Amino acid sequence: MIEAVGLTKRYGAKTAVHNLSFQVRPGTVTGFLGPNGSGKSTTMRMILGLDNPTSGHVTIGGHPYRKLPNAPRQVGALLDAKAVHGGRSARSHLLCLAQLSGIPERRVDEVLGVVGLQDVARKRSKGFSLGMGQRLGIAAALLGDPQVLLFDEPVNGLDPEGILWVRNLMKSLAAEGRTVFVSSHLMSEMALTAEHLIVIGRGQLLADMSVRDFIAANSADFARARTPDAEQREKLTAALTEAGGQVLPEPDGALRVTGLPLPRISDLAHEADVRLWELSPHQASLEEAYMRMTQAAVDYRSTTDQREGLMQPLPPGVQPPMPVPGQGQPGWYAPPPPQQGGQPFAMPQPMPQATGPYGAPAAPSPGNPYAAPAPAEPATPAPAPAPAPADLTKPEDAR
Ligand SMILES: Nc1ncnc2c1ncn2[C@@H]1O[C@H](COP(=O)(O)OP(=O)(O)OP(=O)(O)O)[C@@H](O)[C@H]1O
Repeated sequence: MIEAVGLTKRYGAKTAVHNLSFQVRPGTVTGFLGPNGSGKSTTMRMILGLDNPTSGHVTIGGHPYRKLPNAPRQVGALLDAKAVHGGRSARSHLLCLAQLSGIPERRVDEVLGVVGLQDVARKRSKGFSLGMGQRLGIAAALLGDPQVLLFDEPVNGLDPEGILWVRNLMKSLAAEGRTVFVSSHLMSEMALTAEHLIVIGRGQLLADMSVRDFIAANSADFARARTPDAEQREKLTAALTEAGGQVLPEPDGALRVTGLPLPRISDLAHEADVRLWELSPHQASLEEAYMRMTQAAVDYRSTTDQREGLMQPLPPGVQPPMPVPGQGQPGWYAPPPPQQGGQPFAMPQPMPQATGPYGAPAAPSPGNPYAAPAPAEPATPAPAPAPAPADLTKPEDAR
């Protein structure tokens, strides 16, 4: 188990981590989430004894990392996959690490096989792609067959097959009773991999709970109800409100209902003699819940690209190049195409389900998703159709 108590790290005037206390338990994958610059890597470095806390402490199995006997056999970590001597082959890099920790040479070949690098084992790592480097970093973490594993952004640069492999690897390591602590910005991946979450923002703890509870606590699931016309919509709104539900209009004319379970909405519609054209559950995703929780703790926000001064006025009489269907304007990026044959209204997004050999869903939805009160503002408005391609032949101020 990893245990942090009052962990604080300051770099001069900058407080990277502030009074952080949490436990990472064995037997489950614990996700470590937070916006850019929130202090995840700093925390991981302190866990591994690479940085000293300004105050507080963190232990692994009751000991600070530096006091663990033969730490590399007990703790494996992927922090920075690029921290490899590029002139060395993958095999000799791992062999050096193994020799330093008294790990037998055959283990090097074992882990090279586990991460799928056996065919390039003797190639210099400086020629490795981002994904190959990640695999080498994971191999190094696995080398000592440790009980505690830390992975900072392990799927960074991996292809879909690699991402699935990492997901299954994390889950199988946890299923063997190991402590697995993994940071990622890929929420959909975290929803499939982690059971428990530690979320930080600006160096402080925002949440320490199961993925299921996190989604339930930070999002409002709702039902969408759709009637054939405005008259029936009004009747339904009145019936649902009288029964204690909260009803908000959706941009497409449907109703967003919270506070009532689906069967009750159906019964109330029936009693009010209202025909339903749609009655569907909308279950929040981990991403939605995460965005909601961390929106106040984001340091780096993008602004709209105005492209000011970049559009060259065409000489008189010159026609602009014609957009190519499906490719957008020549010489410019292609905006997403409008939805083809689109749905007249937004369909609910189901929770992602794990598939493959470890197919159990990691984050089942909460029991009664409609019992939560209506949010002051909708968590996420119903997705609008993708924008039509901008007409780049017009001057900017006409768009
Ligand atoms: N060695 C250092 N010296 C000064 N400031 C640092 C140092 N290391 C980290 N910081 C600062 O501490 C804060 C937390 O950084 P950290 O890398 O831990 O965040 P992070 O959550 O891992 O970010 P990301 O998701 O972008 O990887 C940032 O503001 C960063 O600039």
